[in-house]
Amino acid sequence: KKPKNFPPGPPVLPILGNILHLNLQNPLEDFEKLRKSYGNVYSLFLGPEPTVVINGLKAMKEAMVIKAAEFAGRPQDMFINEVTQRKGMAFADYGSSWREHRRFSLMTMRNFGLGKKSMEERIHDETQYIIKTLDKNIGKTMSPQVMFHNAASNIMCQVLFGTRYEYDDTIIRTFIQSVTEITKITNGPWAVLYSSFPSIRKLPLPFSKAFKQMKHKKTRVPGEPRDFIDCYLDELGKRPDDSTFSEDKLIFTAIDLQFAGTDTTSNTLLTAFLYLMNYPHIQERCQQEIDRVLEGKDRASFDDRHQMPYVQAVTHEVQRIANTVPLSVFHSTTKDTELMGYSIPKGTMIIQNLRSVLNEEGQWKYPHEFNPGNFLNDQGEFVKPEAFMPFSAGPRMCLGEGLARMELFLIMVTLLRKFKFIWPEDAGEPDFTPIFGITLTPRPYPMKVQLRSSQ
Ligand code: HEM
Repeated sequence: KKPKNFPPGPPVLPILGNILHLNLQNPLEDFEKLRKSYGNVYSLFLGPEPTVVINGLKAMKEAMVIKAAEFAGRPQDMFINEVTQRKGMAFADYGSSWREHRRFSLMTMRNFGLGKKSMEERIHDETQYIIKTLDKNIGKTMSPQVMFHNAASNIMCQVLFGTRYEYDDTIIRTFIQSVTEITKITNGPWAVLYSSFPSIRKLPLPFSKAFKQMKHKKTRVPGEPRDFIDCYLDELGKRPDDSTFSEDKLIFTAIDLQFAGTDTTSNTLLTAFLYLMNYPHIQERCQQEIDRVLEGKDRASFDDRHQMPYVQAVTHEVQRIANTVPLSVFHSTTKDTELMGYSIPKGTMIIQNLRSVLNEEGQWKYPHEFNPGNFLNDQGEFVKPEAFMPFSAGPRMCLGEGLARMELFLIMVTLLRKFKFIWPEDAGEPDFTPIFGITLTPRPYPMKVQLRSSQ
């Protein structure tokens, strides 16, 4: 039954709710149609579960930023909660365990160089392996998918465990296959809840190896942490027995971070190169700016972005168009609340349609085309519109934003400086429509690599 003054929505069928209103393969177009019929805040029943879908900057801000805590819960009756035994962070409800783990993770990653030089070094080190792979493929056509997944995964492994894996390592290959599989079978909000996650159980995650190596943690020197795991173990030692910290929570928090940080970053990189190959004038303009700013320098630093308004505009435009986490991670209300005049009871599932903000008419100069002009003013300076929300907003906002932005900038700049990326003549028309899942994945595509003649 619809609660009183609940947001409007399509007629609800018994048991099925509104499932038939949504295309199981990809509900994003249906979400858009429903927005046109019912407005920026509408309701849906995913089976018996009352759900509110939030669209557009105004409603999104009211919920996530102004009401913040009231919309910062996570549904707790999903399959994922069983799988993570309610011990992780990303799916934990709004409360002390989530808050303390989030704060700790942010602080640790920052001290570890998230946003600082040492993190840059880790990204540069991993980029050298990408370069090695590309060097082997000069003049050839290759598929960049596994390479970018590996790189993103390794950067997270470095932060968490102080380890990386060779690109042909069987463990990392199986991990990447599983992540890709999950993205493929995670086809709709209900599948997010049920069908996809059993496969998580059988994942031979890099952690299984890393945790076996936790014996390597016997080599740790308390107070001299080498990575996230060491930091957590140090912290665990300091906290009282009844604290929210435990070894189990460490494992699930690490899994959350590894998952959240791999597919997101690699799919964004894949989107970047898909577009850069098909908009060669944009690629060239980036290269001109990079050559100019980095002249005489060995390599780029994250600070160089301030001298590269065009490249900044391109990296942001890539994120806008990639719309990598289109429905964010589902939220739930933590108390009875209101949004845009409607009443929403405590415990209602909330879906943020981030795409509706990232391509909202009235917020962007070119909402429906790939155009770095969306982030440039008349003087050619970089500007970031408020509707740039690929990381969501409010207390649950992506905690890897700093790391992700640094990765995208440094990897793109370093590769564009050295290589030219070409859409192969025999590749036909590019298909820009991504595969739907928790993250949007570009369809596999070929890439031709050349060394830049000017280098
Ligand atoms: C381009 C890359 C990325 C994008 C687009 C992205 C996007 C998002 C989005 C939309 C959310 C949901 C926020 C919400 O519920 O309101 C999220 C959550 C999260 N992200 Fe990211 N993310 C990226 C990279 C990363 C990286 C590199 C890490 C790891 C360091 C990470 C860690 C997390 C975590 C732990 C959460 C859950 C936060 C919480 O529940 O409090 N993400 N991300």
